[in-house]
Amino acid sequence: MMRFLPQTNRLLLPSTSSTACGVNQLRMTSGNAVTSVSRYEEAVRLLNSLQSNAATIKKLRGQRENLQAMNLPQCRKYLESLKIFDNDLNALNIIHVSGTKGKGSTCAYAEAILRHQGLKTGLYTSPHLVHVRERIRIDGDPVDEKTFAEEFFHVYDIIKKEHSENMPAYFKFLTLLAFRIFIKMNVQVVILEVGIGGEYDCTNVIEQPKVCGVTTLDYDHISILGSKLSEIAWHKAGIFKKGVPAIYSPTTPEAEEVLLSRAADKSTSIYEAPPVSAYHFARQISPGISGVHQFSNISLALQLVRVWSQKCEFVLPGIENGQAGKGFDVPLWMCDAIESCRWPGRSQVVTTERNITYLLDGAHTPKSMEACSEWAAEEIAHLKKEKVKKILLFQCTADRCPSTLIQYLKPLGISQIVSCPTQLYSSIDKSADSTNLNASRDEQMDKAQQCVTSWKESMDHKVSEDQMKVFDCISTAFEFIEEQASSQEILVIVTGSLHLVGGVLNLISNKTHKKLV
Ligand SMILES: Nc1ncnc2c1ncn2[C@@H]1O[C@H](COP(=O)(O)OP(=O)(O)OP(=O)(O)O)[C@@H](O)[C@H]1O
Ligand SMILES: [Mg+2]
Ligand SMILES: [Mg+2]
Repeated sequence: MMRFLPQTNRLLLPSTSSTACGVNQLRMTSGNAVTSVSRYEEAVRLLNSLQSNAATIKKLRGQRENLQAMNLPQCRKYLESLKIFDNDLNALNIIHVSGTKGKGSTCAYAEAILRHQGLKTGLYTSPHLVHVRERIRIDGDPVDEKTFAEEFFHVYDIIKKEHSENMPAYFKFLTLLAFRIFIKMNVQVVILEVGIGGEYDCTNVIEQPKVCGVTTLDYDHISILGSKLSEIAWHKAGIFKKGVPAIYSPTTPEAEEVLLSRAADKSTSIYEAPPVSAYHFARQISPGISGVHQFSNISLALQLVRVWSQKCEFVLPGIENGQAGKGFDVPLWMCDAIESCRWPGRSQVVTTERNITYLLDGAHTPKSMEACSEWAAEEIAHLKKEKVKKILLFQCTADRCPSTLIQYLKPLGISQIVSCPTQLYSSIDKSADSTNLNASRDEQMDKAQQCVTSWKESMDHKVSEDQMKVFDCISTAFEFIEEQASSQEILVIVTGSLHLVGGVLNLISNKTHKKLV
């Protein structure tokens, strides 16, 4: 059968040469030698300077609605300055994914499947675990430092020149940078994860994606999106576009009603993703991201790639055209792709030495914490670690409530809880990829204290002080935990925050020299 590649478009703008703004001078070292590494570090430092710190976030809280509504008009202005036009974005053949839980996993599955067919893919996700470059992937790999730095300065210099009084914040900047890199790299498909919500999210600046997906809905970012699932659904459905099909993972009747009515308002045809049992897999598979909850992400990803292939007239071998929302035969190559998918920090098991096993999962909402607990229980049984000492390294950030989340972990037989701010080291390095200025240290120390207290309160038996430990950063907590393995075998469950999981993966990688992310 004939195969058409989706149009791969566009006039590419050459990278601008350095402009006269001060930033470039900073980058010069003596003798004009500018190494790509130092440029990269400088890029990350400047990028971090766009983060709002805790105090600013507090100050702006009252104006949140105004600011939200300004997001997209601002993005359009920046894109104009960058000479990125609607046509350029439309030609990226975008799969746009919103939802509360499973966005990243769903995107990772869709990307793995399409890459398996030789397509050049772009993947934009958030947050990152160790390196900010993880958020912008080309053919499944984080964009390299050299390209990141080059394109960063292209975007930064133009925006600084034209909008110095009104610089985009961190996520907005990264979204612009991702578009620039995807266009420059001539990718054939982009899988685009929404940051927060959908309606006002900067990724929603795109006008014509090929297909939209909404993953599992749950309670998160409630101070921004609302505290009812129907309100949350309203924001998520904000990515629907006229004439662009949308698929959603099963949800509650109230939330579904909102999704359907917003779809009708926008003339979007909408379908519910079927249960995974509706598909016929060519062989038994062991999906690349474990946990039963991943099946709904797999089903959504399968639906998204099929609709995408039909809209782009790109033939996926062995896949019959058919109605969206229905199961289908999944050929061998697609089973391979689902198995090959890697998405670190989600249901990940790492053994650093004989005596230590880490179970890491970035759950941070009620539903995902429940899913994490089920997965961890299964894994403990599978690894025969029921009798091993279990330590929980836990922190929850922003407006999330420790006592709501921690109760799901009760069945795991944890005998010690450790908490800390999600900062890697106690001193802040502003050029580090892991720097997060959004929450103040004091707030995070308070949260850590709340976490251990909530755990104590959730226990039916007495808990002693040495079973509850708070440290000032991830590395000291990590050292404390690892030391215990000198006298006994331990199993460490790390969850509550992807930043925490990322920090621990970073430390384990340094210790073992293994590439984990
Ligand atoms: N369908 C699902 N149902 C419940 N929990 C899920 C589901 N998919 C993923 N999770 C949980 O959510 C966590 C984050 O997964 P993933 O990165 O895929 O989601 P996300 O929507 O991108 O999250 P984030 O809000 O961090 O961007 C995982 O560690 C896992 O615990
Ligand atoms: Mg989220
Ligand atoms: Mg994500």
